[in-house]
Amino acid sequence: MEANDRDILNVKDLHVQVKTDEGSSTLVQDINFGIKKGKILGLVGESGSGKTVTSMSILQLHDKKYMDIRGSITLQGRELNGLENKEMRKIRGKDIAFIMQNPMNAFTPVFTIGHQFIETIKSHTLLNKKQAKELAIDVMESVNLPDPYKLLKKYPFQLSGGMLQRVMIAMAACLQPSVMIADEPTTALDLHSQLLVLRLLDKIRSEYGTSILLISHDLGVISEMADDVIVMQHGRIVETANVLELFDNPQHEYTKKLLRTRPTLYSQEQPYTYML
Ligand SMILES: Nc1ncnc2c1ncn2[C@@H]1O[C@H](COP(=O)(O)OP(=O)(O)OP(=O)(O)O)[C@@H](O)[C@H]1O
Repeated sequence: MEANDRDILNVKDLHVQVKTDEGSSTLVQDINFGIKKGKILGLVGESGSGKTVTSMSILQLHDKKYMDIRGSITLQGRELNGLENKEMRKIRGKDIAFIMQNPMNAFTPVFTIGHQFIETIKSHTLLNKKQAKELAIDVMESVNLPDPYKLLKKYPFQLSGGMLQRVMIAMAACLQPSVMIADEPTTALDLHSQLLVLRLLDKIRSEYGTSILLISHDLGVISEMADDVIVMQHGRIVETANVLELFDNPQHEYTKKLLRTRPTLYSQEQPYTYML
């Protein structure tokens, strides 16, 4: 799964260093991958392996005073690395959506969901308030969110974490981003909400052709959702493979260890699979 021209998102020779008083320290290096239209690329690795540093580099969210990002990151052929903040702000949210672990952080507590939904759409499109509301309701209906009119009137604290995450994803989908980066989108949720969020991501990929970078430490999630997988350890990619190959025939010792130590079906109180 080498990066090539047909990829929507391409990362080539990414190398990120943090500058400290004692000198520079490398956080990730030799990162190469691509994601094709409508595909899900899983990114796995233990805590501290460099998953978030990689996704923050794609979004150009590192503080450049302290971080040095080298290499190329292209979205549909356009170089993002080094792009001015003003330009990057237009791309974030619109062309690349970011779904974070805790959806509460994405909403302002004092405004209704509807207000925030509509403002987000208006800030990235030429739609007026009425049109933005119609689009919000259309998308919420198309991704099977129950009772969109009621949902739009609620405040963030009135929704469960799972529902808030689904609203967040629907909000991102309104702008039809070409890429969605979902960083541990189900980690904070109960099993039922996890299932609904994963179904929703899958629907968005098939409905809108969105390419998804799915970051997770949960191999159950990755095996159900991803087409291809990259495995990171100590800031490097140690294995890249199609999801079936990776699970059937892992090559790297670290991948084998990850697979050996994952919770297996019925090994715990609760079954550990996701039926999508
Ligand atoms: N702003 C920063 N300054 C210095 N070091 C950092 C910074 N951000 C991350 N790191 C370091 O970079 C390494 C990779 O961190 P990163 O957050 O990407 O790991 P991760 O794989 O996302 O882990 P987790 O699954 O826990 O989120 C870690 O050693 C971390 O301490």
